[in-house]
Amino acid sequence: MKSLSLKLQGMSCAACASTIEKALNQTPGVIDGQVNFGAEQAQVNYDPDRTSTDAIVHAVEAAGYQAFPATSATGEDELEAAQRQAQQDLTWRVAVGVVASMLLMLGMVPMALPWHLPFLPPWLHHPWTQLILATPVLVWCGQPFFTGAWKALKRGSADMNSLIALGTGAAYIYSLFPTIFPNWFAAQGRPEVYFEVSAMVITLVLLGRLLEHRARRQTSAAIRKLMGLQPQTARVRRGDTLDTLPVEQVQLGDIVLVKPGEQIPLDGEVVRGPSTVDESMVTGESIPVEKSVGDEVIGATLNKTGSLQLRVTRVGQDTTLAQIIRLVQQAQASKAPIQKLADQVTAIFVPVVLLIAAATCVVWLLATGELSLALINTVGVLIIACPCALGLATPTSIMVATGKGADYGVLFKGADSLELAHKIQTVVLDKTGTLTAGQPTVNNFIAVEGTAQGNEQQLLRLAAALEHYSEHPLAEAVVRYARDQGIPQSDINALDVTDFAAVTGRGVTGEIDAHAVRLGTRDWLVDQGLPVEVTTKQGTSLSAYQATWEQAGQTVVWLAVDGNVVALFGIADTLKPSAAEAVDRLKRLGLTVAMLTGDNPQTARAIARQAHITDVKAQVRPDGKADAIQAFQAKSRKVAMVGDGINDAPALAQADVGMAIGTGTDVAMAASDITLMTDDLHGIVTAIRLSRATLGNIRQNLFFAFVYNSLGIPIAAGVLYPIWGLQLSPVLAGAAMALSSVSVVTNALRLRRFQP
Ligand SMILES: Nc1ncnc2c1ncn2[C@@H]1O[C@H](COP(=O)(O)OP(=O)(O)OP(=O)(O)O)[C@@H](O)[C@H]1O
Ligand SMILES: [Cu+]
Ligand SMILES: [Mg+2]
Repeated sequence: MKSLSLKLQGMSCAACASTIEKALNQTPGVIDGQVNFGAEQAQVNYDPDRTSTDAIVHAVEAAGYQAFPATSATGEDELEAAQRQAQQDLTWRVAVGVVASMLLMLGMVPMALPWHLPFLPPWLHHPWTQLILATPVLVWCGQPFFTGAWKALKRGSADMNSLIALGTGAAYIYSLFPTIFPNWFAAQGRPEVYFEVSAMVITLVLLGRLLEHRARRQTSAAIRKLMGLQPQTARVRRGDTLDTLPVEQVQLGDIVLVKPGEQIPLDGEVVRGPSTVDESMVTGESIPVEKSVGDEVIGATLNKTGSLQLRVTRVGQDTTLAQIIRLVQQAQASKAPIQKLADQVTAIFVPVVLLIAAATCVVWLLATGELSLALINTVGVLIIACPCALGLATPTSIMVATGKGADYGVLFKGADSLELAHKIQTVVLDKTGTLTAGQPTVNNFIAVEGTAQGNEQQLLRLAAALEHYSEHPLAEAVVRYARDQGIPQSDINALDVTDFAAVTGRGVTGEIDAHAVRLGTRDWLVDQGLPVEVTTKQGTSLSAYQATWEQAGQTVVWLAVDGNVVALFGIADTLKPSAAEAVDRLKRLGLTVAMLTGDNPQTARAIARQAHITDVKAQVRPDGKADAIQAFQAKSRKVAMVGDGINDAPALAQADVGMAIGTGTDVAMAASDITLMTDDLHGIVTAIRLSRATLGNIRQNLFFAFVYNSLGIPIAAGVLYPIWGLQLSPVLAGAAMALSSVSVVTNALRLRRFQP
């Protein structure tokens, strides 16, 4: 199965979205297709053996819309061109509409005003002049509405095009009669024509669409910015030659040179450095990062001070930037749960409005006996009823917010996680790698037998040889310590380890030179029946060492050889500089903060104290972390889990919102709902605050849209007429509807001012 994102062009309302959805799902080979009206995107899963991108694009075109593959650069260009063209076309229609409508209005002025205006020729008011002015507006400017309505009718449905076509068409056709048979209508006492109504409504609605179009293009500015970050060329060294190649031709393992001030073309590992790199465009972190040999660098970031050589580790669709773009696009195209309500309302809206319109017509006709009055109110209802603002309310805010998140290095996987994050009450943080830097170092080492006869060296050699096989951060610390104590790496490698076993959350064992070596927690050794009440040659018990070190926030690892405890390691990991401040900020947002760790309670509490956390769950096995999250949820709290992504995966999945912190690796992105691109814990605060701001924004939008429709329809239907004689002219209805969409989009764009 492959998935495909399509950019769509030509949709005018939510009904168009369902038409495209249907067309996609009827295409052979398409497994499922989802269309998001607000984001103007489709997300398609398909079987590459049975269909192709071309065939899918074709299916959308056959349904009467345009589609462009979202990830390809050419697709982006074509989309740009199509959007520009659509906008130009719209501008022309609006221009013609405005001129004609102005003239029509001028013709109406003498009717509305009591005095005589000599500069207005009386023929401007003549029905035939009005007919001649209104016809091009209706036929040409209004053509998109009429074709749209016709398409809907052929499907046996109705959409906002139908409402506008019906409204303006009815006013126009009705007006034809007094124009052609003036005498008969004059005898009835109502010779008025309403050509200006249909022309102005069409012009206003088109104007609204034009403004909305322009505003909506700004909502995808973030994606365009990300795409623009992609460097075009790379300086590649192959053999002795140095070539400047387009990035598409660079292969995995190529050596790339980057001069100071240049953009790093692709993800890679530094093979010659050092330098500092500005990663703010990807991580949102503005302080440049030191990079030396062995460090990973991200494509599209900026090399600052030194010359770098790197070995390319990811190309094409696998690069961090490509993944970010894909993630943001998918998030923008996904539907937020809150949108379902709006969708449901929109779905039943048009039929309901048609019924209300019919009722309005009948009631007015019966009550007043005047066809023209009944007609004008009905037209008003049809025009004001358009639910287009409702359809835009949620997706535009989501678009802007996900883009904004990417700006600050916070990647939301979907609109649902963006929505959920505002409900979070408890934030659970993993210790190692999340609160701490994840680079533990051995601060203390004590051997029971002391340093006699190189005993210490021998023990370190055994410990390092065993830990060499473990990928645990503590293991790396032990190996590094042994090397720092003068044990060459070759010595460590030379030792043969058999029967190696790593027990998660406890430690490691193995056979070295016929010695059974074991490294891990005290409890584990106790469980294995090893005596742990051991005293050093100086006469201090190991337990005393353990207690002191743990008080200082160190993790104590016990070393046993052939069933005897022989040494202790005290391993410290430093708290991230941002930890305590970020925790304080979370608390100020009204959240409770807890820590979850596999480490022992004393060490955990010492670290937690530094980070201003009081709620600590320690000695939790990796498989128990998900249960711990469930325990929080059982207290009916919405829980966010923040972890470094790989061993915390079950807990991240169990939490209502899982946040992976640190790098943008595939695994981390897959397991979490939100990926924080920096190590910095402030990203958690940004994510939650952005979610709250977005939800607030969506609620405002929905309120605008609902209020506008639910107040507008009864007023247009004339319920206020018997009371205050108040009536909503269809022209005002058209203006109001244009304004409502524009105000919703403008309000959504306010989110661009969000600051973390
Ligand atoms: N390879 C190892 N070498 C030595 N000790 C180990 C090893 N693996 C696990 N341990 C012991 O088991 C304990 C729990 O390990 P675990 O990986 O579950 O949590 P952690 O990394 O300490 O903390 P966190 O849960 O915050 O990431 C460690 O604190 C350590 O004492
Ligand atoms: Cu509308
Ligand atoms: Mg861990």
